[in-house]
Amino acid sequence: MKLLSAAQIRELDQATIREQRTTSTELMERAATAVAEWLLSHYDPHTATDVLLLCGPGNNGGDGLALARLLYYAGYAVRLALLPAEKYSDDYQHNHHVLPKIIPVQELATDALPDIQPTTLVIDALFGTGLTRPLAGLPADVVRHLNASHARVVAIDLPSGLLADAPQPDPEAPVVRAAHTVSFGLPKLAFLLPQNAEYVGEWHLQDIRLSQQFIDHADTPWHFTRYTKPQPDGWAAPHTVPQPELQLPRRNKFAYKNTFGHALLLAGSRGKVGAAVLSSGACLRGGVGLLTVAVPGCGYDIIQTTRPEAMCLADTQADFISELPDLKPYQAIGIGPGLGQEEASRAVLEKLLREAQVPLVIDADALNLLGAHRELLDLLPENTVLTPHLGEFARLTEKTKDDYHRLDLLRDFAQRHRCIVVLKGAYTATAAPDGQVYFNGTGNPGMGTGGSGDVLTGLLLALRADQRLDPLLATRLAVLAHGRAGDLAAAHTGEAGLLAGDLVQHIGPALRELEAGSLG
Ligand SMILES: NC(=O)C1=CN([C@@H]2O[C@H](COP(=O)(O)OP(=O)(O)OC[C@H]3O[C@@H](n4cnc5c(N)ncnc54)[C@H](O)[C@@H]3O)[C@@H](O)[C@H]2O)[C@@H](O)CC1
Ligand SMILES: Nc1ncnc2c1ncn2[C@@H]1O[C@H](COP(=O)(O)OP(=O)(O)O)[C@@H](O)[C@H]1O
Ligand SMILES: [K+]
Repeated sequence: MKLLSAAQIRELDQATIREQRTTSTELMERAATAVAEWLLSHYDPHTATDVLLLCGPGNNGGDGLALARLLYYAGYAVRLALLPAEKYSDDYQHNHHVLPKIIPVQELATDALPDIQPTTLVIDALFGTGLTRPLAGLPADVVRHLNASHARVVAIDLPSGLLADAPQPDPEAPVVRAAHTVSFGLPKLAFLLPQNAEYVGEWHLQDIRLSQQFIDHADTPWHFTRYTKPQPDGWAAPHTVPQPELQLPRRNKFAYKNTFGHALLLAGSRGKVGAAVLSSGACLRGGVGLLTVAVPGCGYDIIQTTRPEAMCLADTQADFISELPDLKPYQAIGIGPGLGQEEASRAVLEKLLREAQVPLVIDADALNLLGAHRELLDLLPENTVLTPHLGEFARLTEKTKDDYHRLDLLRDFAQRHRCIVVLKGAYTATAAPDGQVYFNGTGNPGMGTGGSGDVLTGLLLALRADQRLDPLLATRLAVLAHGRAGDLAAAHTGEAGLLAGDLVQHIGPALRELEAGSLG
């Protein structure tokens, strides 16, 4: 699904109103109803006995006023605190007018800030996508007062003070720290960046039937890969459950191992042969037709013992890789996990970049070697997949000012080198050579454990060897399935107990969920 800018979201609202022959007031009612439904399913009116709605002068505040009315009718004890302004939006005024008179209303002032107890449930409806400048004066005082209260905060659409699609111009200006942000239709870029996590909290999307036609035609480089578990829960009819946005084609009955390719993995050095074991396991579980693993001499027995399904080539050097095998048999080649950064291994990488005629996957120490020898970047064949984490990416580019700047560098790098860059982390961002960026939502913090990245490399290698998939689909599928394997594994081990090896065990079930027409 697409991520739109604040300006596009405003146009989307207008397009929805035109297309559905509705009114902005009706759309606001939908939005407020959607937030009320979310609140009803998360906070019981019997226990949330003090609900304070903070409202600004625009449509975000209008949402808050409409929500106050709906919550009052649903049995919540609500009170309102309103920001005074010279001008209020039309729909704000409408919802102010129809507010039940019994709801207590306070006008906010610097010397009349509302009472907020840690037990108060605060709804932040001060500002949404219409924020034009950093908070200062009274709004800033209100937000500081709120943040100091340690109350639970649910932000409508966007935590107030945060921009939907750009960094904060004034880092000193306050931003609401929400526990939850309930937004409409599409996620916002701001939700996906680590620097905003402390403000956004957990985010949730409520469908308010915004114009799909407008969304389909909107121009944006940012995308979020929606993932819906295909298996219906309970008694839901299978056809009512949406299919995943990305699908792995089913295996043809007469498919042969050539269809799924022969992959070569160059990995491991003394003390890091485990990386080769993990990566090769992931490649095998990823469905590769054949796998050959090239390791230093010290890794031969290990691979032959732990991965009997793979073939193994032992380097003449005992401790690191110094030789590039004959590349003819292979349909895809991966290099990097546990490789080390010996000069001989750098020379192997260079030779590989010069000679390879098939898809490449480059990770870990191979990325560090590219960072240390940037002239090698010019040799990257088109559609090579690079999988840096933040540290490895920093070595490939320049120091980043913030997460938005890093995204700019990411797009620029992928476009300049005509390659696919998978920037790993929570919401892994995959940049394509055309500058489009796809964020991934599967995965969990339990995956922040040694070897998780090696597993991704192996899985990616398998899907790049699969002759049925184009480079971008293979990469996005691998990232999605890797995170999904992490989620399936964590359901058994918990996040703290998750090991990279557990990811390997769950790749099969994760891929099965992604198979076209699958019900899991
Ligand atoms: N019909 C629609 O357009 C819909 C809008 N919706 C809501 O409307 C919001 C957007 O509404 P608006 O465009 O009115 O914008 P906002 O309500 O986010 O804020 C705009 C108001 O705040 C003022 N303002 C902006 N920055 C300020 C600052 N730093 N300090 C003080 N005042 C500041 C502006 O002058 C304006 O009065 C969305 O986030 C969403 O919550 C939803 O109701 C869905 C439908
Ligand atoms: N909080 C998180 N949420 C989702 N995925 C995560 C999270 N933390 C780490 N991961 C994933 O785990 C993997 C870690 O890779 P990497 O840092 O290269 O580990 P290693 O070098 O130990 O193999 C990446 O695919 C990353 O996206
Ligand atoms: K808000």
